[in-house]
This record gives sequence, structure tokens and C-alpha cells, in this order.
Amino acid sequence: MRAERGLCEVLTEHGPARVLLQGAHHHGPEDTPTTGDWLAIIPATGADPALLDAILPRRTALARSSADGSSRGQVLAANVDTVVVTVSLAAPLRHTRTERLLALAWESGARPVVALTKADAQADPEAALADMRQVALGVDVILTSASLDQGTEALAAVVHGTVVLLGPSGAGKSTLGNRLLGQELLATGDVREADGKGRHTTAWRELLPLPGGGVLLDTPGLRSIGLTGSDEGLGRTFADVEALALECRFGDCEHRTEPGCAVLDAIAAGTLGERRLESYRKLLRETAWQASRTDAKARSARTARVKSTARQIRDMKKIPGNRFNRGDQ
Ligand SMILES: Nc1nc2c(ncn2[C@@H]2O[C@H](COP(=O)(O)OP(=O)(O)OP(=O)(O)O)[C@@H](O)[C@H]2O)c(=O)[nH]1
Ligand SMILES: [Zn+2]
Repeated sequence: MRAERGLCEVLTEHGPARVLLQGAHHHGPEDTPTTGDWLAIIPATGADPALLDAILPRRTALARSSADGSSRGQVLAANVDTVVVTVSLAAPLRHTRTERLLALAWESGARPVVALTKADAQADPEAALADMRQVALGVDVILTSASLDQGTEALAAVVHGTVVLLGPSGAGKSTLGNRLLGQELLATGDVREADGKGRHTTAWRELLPLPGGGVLLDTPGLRSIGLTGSDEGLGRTFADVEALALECRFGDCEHRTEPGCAVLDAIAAGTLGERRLESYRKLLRETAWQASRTDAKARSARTARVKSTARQIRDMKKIPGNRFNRGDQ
């Protein structure tokens, strides 16, 4: 359920228990339990406390790179199935931020869903919905309003397993979480303003059971998460741009002024928004920087691999009737 220095709280078949982390489990993120992990523990005997034996392999891992620049990211939550990217309609939409969170979700191995919150605060929520569907490709986008009691069931229908809510402060994550839980278990902005404690008072790590099955995972660390040093997640988020880029004449096309650039052609034709390309570039720069910081060699190897694959695909296409050009490659 939660891990603090040297100690973690777990749920066992007999209820909650405290487990001591031994020295061997303090080396890296893979050896440190995090919320959502499955652990093998050595039960307490007599005066001896329960001990951590092993962390089971993680199906998914939401991570951010460590602030000290060390090469391994900090895993903020393990085994998350659904990431609800929460976007408030009460403020101007900032798509790059949404795309960053979508990339992070794909990267983790979980399935993202977008929840548009505060639909009551929008003059034209349907237009915002249509807009978001262009940003969140291949992702369910659900319009919700806690004030109007809208969208909770639709959202509950598309989330499964272990669920986390990601989004900026004030987006309505806690409010939405309470709707999914069917109880006021998370402190929302109103409460925080009333008791004067300010933001981020949800300073616990918890797994809260959802009425339809699964759990809601709420950890404070997830509230300020950024991108980790890999761009697989970006590839999923910007599948439209990446597919076009494969059609560019030059394998290392930067889609700026190059002739035969399929990306620029699509922008000129109005089938790809310019903002989308800018966002893609910005996030690529971020991951490139993160990646070069964490593992420059792996990064350049990957870049070379992608380029040569793109080149091969293009070369094959130039040869009519090429056996590699039948659509099954
Ligand atoms: N009008 C309107 N306001 C809402 C809605 N949902 C949440 N709010 C308000 O938005 C504010 C922030 O909501 P929270 O749920 O606390 O937001 P949060 O994302 O959990 O914020 P942090 O804990 O700071 O990350 C509160 O004052 C809520 O009452 C909604 O559907 N409509
Ligand atoms: Zn191009």
C-alpha cells in the first residue's frame, strides 16, 4: 500500500501488516517496493518483524527519472492498469501537457483514458470533447461534471483494475476519484480551502477499493510527474505524426524546410495541425534530453536503428513488386 524509508505497509490475506525492508532492498528502484507492488514477505515470528523477501515482477511501472540525474527512474506506482488523464474544462486547454501525460501512461504499459472534468464550466463542452479526441488518439475521452453529476458511469465503464488519476493541481482528480469510489474518501480543494491546509494534503499512499472492482491508487508523488527517458510512449501518442514521418523523402527529415516532407505536406493540406507537430517536437526534445542524460549510448543506438528501419521501408517502396512491399511487413 505504501512504502517509507525502511518500512512498508502491505495488505495480506490476514489484513494489513508492516514489513521491514532489509539492506539488500535499498539499491535501486527495482529493489525498492512502491505502491501497487506485489511482495513476497517472510511473516513476523515472535518478536521478529515481518521481512521483505522479494518484489514480484511488475506488469507496468509509472516512473519519472530521478531528480539527481542517476540513470534509473523512480517508480511511483506499480501494476497500474488504467491511467485517467484528468483535464479541466474550466481552464484553457493545454494540449502539450495532456500529450505529455498520455505519453507517460503509454510508456508505463497501462492504458490511458482522458476524463474532461468541470464540463459545467464550459460553454461548448461537446466542441472541447471533439477537440480532445484529435489529441488523444486511440483513447477513450469521457466528458464529466461533478457539479451536474455527469459522466461517472461512463468513466467507470472504461476503467479497470488498478486506476490512477493524473493531472495538474485543481483539475478535479480528488473530486472525480470520490465519484468513482462512491464515497468522500479523498480530500478535495473545497475541504482544503476550508481547513486552511492548502494543496496536496492527500499526503498518504493508498489503494482504495472501487465499487465495481479494482482499486484507486492515490500517491502524492504522482501529482507532479514528468517524462522519463524513453520515447516509446511518445510514438503511441503521436502515431499520426510518426506515420507521416515515414513517408518523408529524407530519413533524418526534421520536418522544417526539407523537400518531400510528408509532415509539412499534411500541415499544408490541413490534415495535421501545426500545434501537434510543435508539441511532438517539444516533448521529443525533453525525452531526448532525459535520455542523453540517462543513457547516451542506448539513445544513439536507438536513433540509428529507427533511421535505418525508416530508410529500409522507403527503399523497399521504391521497387515495384518488391516482395517486401506487400503490406505484410
Ligand atoms: N464547477 C466544477 N467544479 C469542480 C468540479 N469538479 C471539481 N471541481 C472543483 O475544482 C476544485 C479542485 O478539485 P480537486 O478535486 O480538489 O482537484 P485535484 O485535481 O484533486 O487537486 P490537487 O489535489 O491539488 O491535485 C475544487 O474546488 C472542486 O470543487 C466540477 O465538475 N465542476
Ligand atoms: Zn518530414
